[in-house]
Amino acid sequence: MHRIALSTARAPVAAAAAAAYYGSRPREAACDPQLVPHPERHDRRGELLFGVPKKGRLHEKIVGMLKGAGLEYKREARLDIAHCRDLPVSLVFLPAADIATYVGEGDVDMGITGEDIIAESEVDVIELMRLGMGKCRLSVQAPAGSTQDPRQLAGKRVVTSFPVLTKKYFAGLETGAETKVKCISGSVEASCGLGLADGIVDLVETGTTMRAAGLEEVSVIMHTETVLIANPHSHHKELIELLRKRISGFITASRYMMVTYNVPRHLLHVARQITPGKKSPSIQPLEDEAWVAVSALVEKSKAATIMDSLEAAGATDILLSAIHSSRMGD
Ligand SMILES: Nc1ncnc2c1ncn2[C@@H]1O[C@H](COP(=O)(O)OP(=O)(O)OP(=O)(O)O)[C@@H](O)[C@H]1O
Ligand SMILES: O=P(O)(O)OC[C@H]1O[C@H](OP(=O)(O)OP(=O)(O)O)[C@H](O)[C@@H]1O
Repeated sequence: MHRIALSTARAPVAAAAAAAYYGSRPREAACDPQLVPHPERHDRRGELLFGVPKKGRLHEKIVGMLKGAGLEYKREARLDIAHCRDLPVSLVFLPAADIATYVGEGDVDMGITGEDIIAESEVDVIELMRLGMGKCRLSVQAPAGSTQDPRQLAGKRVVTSFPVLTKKYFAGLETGAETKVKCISGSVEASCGLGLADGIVDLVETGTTMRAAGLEEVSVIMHTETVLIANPHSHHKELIELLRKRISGFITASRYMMVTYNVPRHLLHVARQITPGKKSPSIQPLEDEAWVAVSALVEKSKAATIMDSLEAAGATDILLSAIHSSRMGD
């Protein structure tokens, strides 16, 4: 567990949650002064609020992951909140860039977002787990051939969607004038070509966007990945831990597959070396005493090679199956 920066108050996400809640009730109920949404409403219902990116590159993967972790919910069209069926959890669909702020300073108990956004938002959240997706880096970029030294951009015009991190980075390089950092919301890579910037700070994964815009990487500010975060002031510590374990179980399961095969007993020592399993393989005797059945976890990325090796070692009836979830420990 890793703690990031500092925090304070609670913000009214619960109002949105409550609005959605009353939206599904008769109109009179929504107008009843006794039932006017207020920040405590959600606490009273006792539900954990879980912030999920509402669109963009992280959305589909995260929704798939939450379903794989057993969070069953139905999201009504146009509603940004969905109540889970079997757990006192509501998913709140928010812009990825705002989730860290809601978790650090609002009523949202947990969330999923990038480490870049957490750093930019300067909030106090608990990083529970890396999710192995959204891996990229935040880099200083400049028109190809113009400079290889970020100090040459200090004091000049730099455009970005990460003004806090950009200002901090260039503040450490400035010897004279302050860098003129301008914030725009997207397509930052266009800003040098359109005469707005001398350099930019933007995310790079494959480098395709950067190169297509005629830019090159000058320096890396930070590496980032998508993470599961929690509000340090949440009252739902046990539920947070339950969800963390479920998500961790799903992620581990998605990295492994189960291989089962039969092998002559006298060749078992060879097969065991090929499939040592996570702790050890499970071995069952067969009717024919000369044979045993083996099952073992294998990494998905190595499964095909392992099957080739097992066959070459004399194993037969080799089957590979997917694992949908797990509790294996971290
Ligand atoms: N090219 C990329 N490769 C990997 N991860 C990325 C990439 N671009 C962005 N991310 C991660 O996804 C997060 C959200 O990205 P971003 O704010 O660009 O949203 P988006 O998915 O493009 O949707 P939107 O349409 O709202 O801009 C980033 O903060 C970063 O952590
Ligand atoms: O190195 P690459 O693989 O090309 O990825 C990097 C691009 O991905 C992100 O943009 P996105 O596609 O989210 O669009 P945006 O510029 O509108 O945010 C990021 O802002 C870069 O522009």
